[in-house]
Amino acid sequence: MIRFDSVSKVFPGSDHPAVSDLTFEILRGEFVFLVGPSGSGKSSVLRLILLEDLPTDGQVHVLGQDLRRISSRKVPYYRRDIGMVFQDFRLLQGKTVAENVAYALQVLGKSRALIGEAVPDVLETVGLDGMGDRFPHELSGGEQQRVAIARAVVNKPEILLADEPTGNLDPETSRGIMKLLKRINANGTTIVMATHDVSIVDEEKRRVIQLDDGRITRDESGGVYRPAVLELEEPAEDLTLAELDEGPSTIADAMARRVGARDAAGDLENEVDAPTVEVPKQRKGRNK
Ligand SMILES: Nc1ncnc2c1ncn2[C@@H]1O[C@H](COP(=O)(O)OP(=O)(O)OP(=O)(O)O)[C@@H](O)[C@H]1O
Repeated sequence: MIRFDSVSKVFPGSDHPAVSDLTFEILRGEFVFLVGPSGSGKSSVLRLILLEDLPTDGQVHVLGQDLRRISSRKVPYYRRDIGMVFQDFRLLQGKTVAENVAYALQVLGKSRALIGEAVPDVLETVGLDGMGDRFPHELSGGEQQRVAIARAVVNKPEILLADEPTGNLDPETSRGIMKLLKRINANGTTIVMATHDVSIVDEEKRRVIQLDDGRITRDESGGVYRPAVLELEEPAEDLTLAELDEGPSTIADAMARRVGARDAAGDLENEVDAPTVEVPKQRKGRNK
């Protein structure tokens, strides 16, 4: 459904790639979290899928199409199958809830009759039944995000991309939005969600793709935001809190540094070959 083959993107005027050598595949119906520090490349991945940007190197295939081969005239048609929601909702402030959602269908040239049926249906789906005449400023953040989701899915897209959709919401409201996204996913829409929301990722235990400095450092099914170290040859107390607070690769590095340091001092010479730190397996070579 979505396939990246050795994809890199260097923005004009920058000497540092936003993403480097990304290879992964997302299958139809999956719900995938994209995690990683600010600037690690999550939004860039979503923009590449949405064909807002083209890669500098490598290939992106979405819905069976090589995105390099889609002419600019055909880009709007390609995007009909992809919904997008953002952290800041991006609603049209001068239009009502119903008009915001209807607008997404009007630009696609849908008939008045279809719009008249689809808009109340989707507002009911997102839990905004009877709120169609309100304006965005009369809604809470969670309600505004529901409108944005309604607008993104009213045309029943194959893929929904979400860029930190809970970033402006409190934990309880975020859970409600997550519940809605799960329902949309259960109805067959593939979802890719960039997020910093630790508790949501930890609660959901979905596939997690982690980016660090534009590279994939983890691709794990049933993952959490920051995976725990499952088994240490040395007791965990031996690591400082600062070390434990960092990710697993950093812990592995920290262990390696410590073992190396003690080897150098002669304390552990030949006793320890390598630190034994169990980290979740990366998903490689996924089949369609
Ligand atoms: N249009 C652009 N022009 C130049 N550099 C860009 C552009 N868009 C993104 N970048 C750079 O690419 C890198 C990745 O940015 P990106 O927005 O994809 O990260 P992110 O993981 O989504 O961050 P955040 O969590 O803060 O949204 C950053 O170094 C950023 O400065």
